[in-house]
Amino acid sequence: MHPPRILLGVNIDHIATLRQARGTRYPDPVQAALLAEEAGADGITVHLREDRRHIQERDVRLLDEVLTTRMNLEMAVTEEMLAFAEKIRPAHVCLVPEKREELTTEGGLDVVGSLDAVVAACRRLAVAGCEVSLFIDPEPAQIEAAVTAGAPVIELHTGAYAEARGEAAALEHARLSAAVEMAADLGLTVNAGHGLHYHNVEAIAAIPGLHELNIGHGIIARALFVGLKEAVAEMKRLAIAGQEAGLLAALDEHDHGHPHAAPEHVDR
Ligand SMILES: CC(=O)[C@@H](O)[C@H](O)COP(=O)(O)O
Ligand SMILES: NCC(=O)COP(=O)(O)O
Repeated sequence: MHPPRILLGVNIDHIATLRQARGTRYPDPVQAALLAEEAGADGITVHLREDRRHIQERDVRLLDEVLTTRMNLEMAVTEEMLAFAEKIRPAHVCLVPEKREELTTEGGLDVVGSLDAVVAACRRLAVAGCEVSLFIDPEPAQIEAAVTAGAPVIELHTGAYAEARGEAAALEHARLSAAVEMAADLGLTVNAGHGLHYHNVEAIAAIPGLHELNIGHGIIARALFVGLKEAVAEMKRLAIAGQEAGLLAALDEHDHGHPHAAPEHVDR
């Protein structure tokens, strides 16, 4: 049986980064979200950071009114953010770690080390009707803790894979594949994202069992040259092609005991 087609969530944070750089009204992340939806995005992801460096609360409120797909609100596990999410009640909330001074999200949420706070957050968000996802590193202990916390979904942080080269990239890919398999066996829905772009996405999409990829920086960067709709459509084509190639590889391995070549990481 063919598994469901892999989904693409488009992260529009960096449209807002450009706006905030000058304090203008443009470019508008809401306009970007609507274009991304027209181009085939299956959902829109925004990260409301505590320092508000890109997405603002107003953006989240407007998106909540206009999206025809669904919003995935990324946020830290803080009282301020939980209270905000309870008001907006987005379809999905992804709990992420945050450091004020970081350039970008450096690692996954330490669910093991902050279990009580994560359990409480998952409960509050579930009562508000949000499907909760935990943004974690591909580590067995964190996956088990996500199950204990009662989160139905995890998003595996692909940043270490995206930054690795050569043998190290192959090791990170293997770590991600094992994590997807383990999490899916435990009944979790498994998403992945961070640092994915046009040259590494196929190898990740080829991992059997992935539900959705969340991609932002790479798409917005490409959009500068080809336009947002083309950038989203191209990423979606690559994700689906990667998934198809992964399925072929798995079938070959099942039928002949050796895998058909799955898409490989390309160093860039
Ligand atoms: C959690 C995550 O991976 C994304 O939301 C990412 O953090 C967005 O970009 P910035 O890290 O630049 O805010
Ligand atoms: N959760 C990952 C995400 O939303 C997008 O991350 P990136 O593609 O901007 O690195």
